[in-house]
Amino acid sequence: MSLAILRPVPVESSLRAVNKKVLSVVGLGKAYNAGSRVLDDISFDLHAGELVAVIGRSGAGKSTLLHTLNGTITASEGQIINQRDDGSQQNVAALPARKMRQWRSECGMIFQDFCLVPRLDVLTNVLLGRLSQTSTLKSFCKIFSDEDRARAIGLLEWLNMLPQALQRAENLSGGQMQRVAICRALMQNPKILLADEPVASLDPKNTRRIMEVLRQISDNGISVMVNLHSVELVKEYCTRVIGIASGRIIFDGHPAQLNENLLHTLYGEEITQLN
Ligand SMILES: Nc1ncnc2c1ncn2[C@@H]1O[C@H](COP(=O)(O)OP(=O)(O)OP(=O)(O)O)[C@@H](O)[C@H]1O
Repeated sequence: MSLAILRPVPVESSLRAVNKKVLSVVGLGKAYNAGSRVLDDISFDLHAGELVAVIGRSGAGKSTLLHTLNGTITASEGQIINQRDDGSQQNVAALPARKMRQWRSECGMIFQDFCLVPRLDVLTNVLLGRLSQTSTLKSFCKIFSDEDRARAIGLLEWLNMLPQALQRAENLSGGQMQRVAICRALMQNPKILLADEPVASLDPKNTRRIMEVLRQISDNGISVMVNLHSVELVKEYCTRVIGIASGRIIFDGHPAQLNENLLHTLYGEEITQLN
């Protein structure tokens, strides 16, 4: 099946070969309270089509990192450089609130608790992904273009959710909600997709289904960053892994390079709880 629905202008897979940089994170830091640093001097580049796992023990700073990249949490220091298609650069860590909306459409996020509107139907929930590009009044009145509706239906069909299109979101299973959340994020035409523990509450079958979907999304040139707790999934699906301990990157490389020593440094005694 053609996945051109993921981005109206599909990114050629050759982009992967040229390793096109889409984001540069430089010296990123976050302190919620004075004196306690949750992120400390985080620097890395993100490239088109990568599927990057972020791993580390509970409280390491993984969610804070993704939320800071997306702008839902404000960075305390450092830069998040958006490498735009026209060659220009933009530091999204210093964007005024009114411009943040545009960035969030380029950098979609799937939240741990899905963040669907329970009483709205599935199709409308997906269409709400267009919020950043549609006037507030139009989206409030649920006025979306035929093109948007066709795209939302295409995405739901791709994720086998079309039969539930008119059901209320509150009546879906966890795996179904996650697929709707993915469709909604893709409605924004993001070039980056951030997923905060997208498989945390799913059974093994749905876990694999979601990981396959994330792989297909990255295969289409969208950069995916995903917080995961399963090293097994990281090794099976991801092209790169960033390991965080106490808010600092202590590993950035290929999943095959994850060895016992590294995992012990990352997880300490929690290592026994990994699968
Ligand atoms: N809003 C907040 N105010 C103050 N401290 C916070 C806030 N959010 C997170 N923290 C703290 O920041 C640290 C990192 O939290 P974060 O949620 O980013 O970790 P995580 O690696 O995603 O953990 P988990 O795997 O358990 O989700 C933790 O010590 C947490 O208590």
